[in-house]
Amino acid sequence: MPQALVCMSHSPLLEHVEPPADVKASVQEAFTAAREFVHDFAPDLVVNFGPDHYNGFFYDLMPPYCIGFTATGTGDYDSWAGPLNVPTEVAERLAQFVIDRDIDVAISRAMEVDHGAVQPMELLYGDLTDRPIIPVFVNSVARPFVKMERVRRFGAAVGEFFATDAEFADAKVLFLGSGGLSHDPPVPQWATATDAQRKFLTDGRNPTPEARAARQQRTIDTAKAFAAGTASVQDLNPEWDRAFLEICRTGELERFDALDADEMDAAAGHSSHEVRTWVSAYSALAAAGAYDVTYEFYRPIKEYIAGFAVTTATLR
Ligand SMILES: O=C(O)/C=C/c1cccc(O)c1O
Ligand SMILES: [Fe+2]
Repeated sequence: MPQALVCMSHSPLLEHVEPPADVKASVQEAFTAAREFVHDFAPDLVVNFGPDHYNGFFYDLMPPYCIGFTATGTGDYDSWAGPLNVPTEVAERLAQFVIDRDIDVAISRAMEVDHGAVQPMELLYGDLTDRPIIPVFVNSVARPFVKMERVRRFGAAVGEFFATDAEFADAKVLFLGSGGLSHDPPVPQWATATDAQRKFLTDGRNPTPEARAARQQRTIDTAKAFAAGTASVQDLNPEWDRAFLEICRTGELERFDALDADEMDAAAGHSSHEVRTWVSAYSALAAAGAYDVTYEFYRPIKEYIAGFAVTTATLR
């Protein structure tokens, strides 16, 4: 069993907003299940497909996907704020392999990763340096988006590298996907942004502590209002989320290709594009063979502004 997968939603609100006790307990149980899964699997390497929320990637240069050769956490929402343990030479070979498969992936020798990329690792290991990790950014908030088919092929190319590279013949690789499912948190959209927001979306690196605190408080206030039924936030869509999870379960990953960005916005919210990390991770696992989803948790949770899911999978 050389490869396995964990995909999970993230939310920066986990420590900031209190859902009802039974909801919180069920999420903690799901985290425990995922933690036990990765500790049993004991990966030698984690390939981390994560989005960004204008903390590391901005409109000054926005690639559809990017492989990090070294990386640092931005510390937003008290997330990981130090270096990651990236095996640079493996990341370099991975990027060359993907490019040789005609997928023009960007690379970064100084990637910055935010809560969306690091929260699963923090929940699973507590420490971003516990395992060697290759951070793979998948643009999930900033239009224009590449077609979902391209995301699937990108993930498959990443998976093919680990399925065929001699160095990894006996190594255990965990594909980790972070994000989704349906949700529409208050992250500005270029099309509707004010001039000040557009400046931030283009050039918002290293915010002042005051600017960062204000952004975080806005999200917390929105989550509380959403849960109380007083926020004008697009509703979660459990039906859409369950249909997405069903595709993950069946392994019929070409069905993801039908996901259209405009329809996703309308049905599942502007941050539902974070499922691109899941599409990448499931496609990476499937590149090594048929798989089984061994665990699935799902709950729409307004306090976290997320159709919240956790899944694990192993090769058959
Ligand atoms: O970046 C932010 O300010 C908010 C992000 C957010 C909020 C709710 C759910 C998520 O998945 C998020 O990333
Ligand atoms: Fe997010």
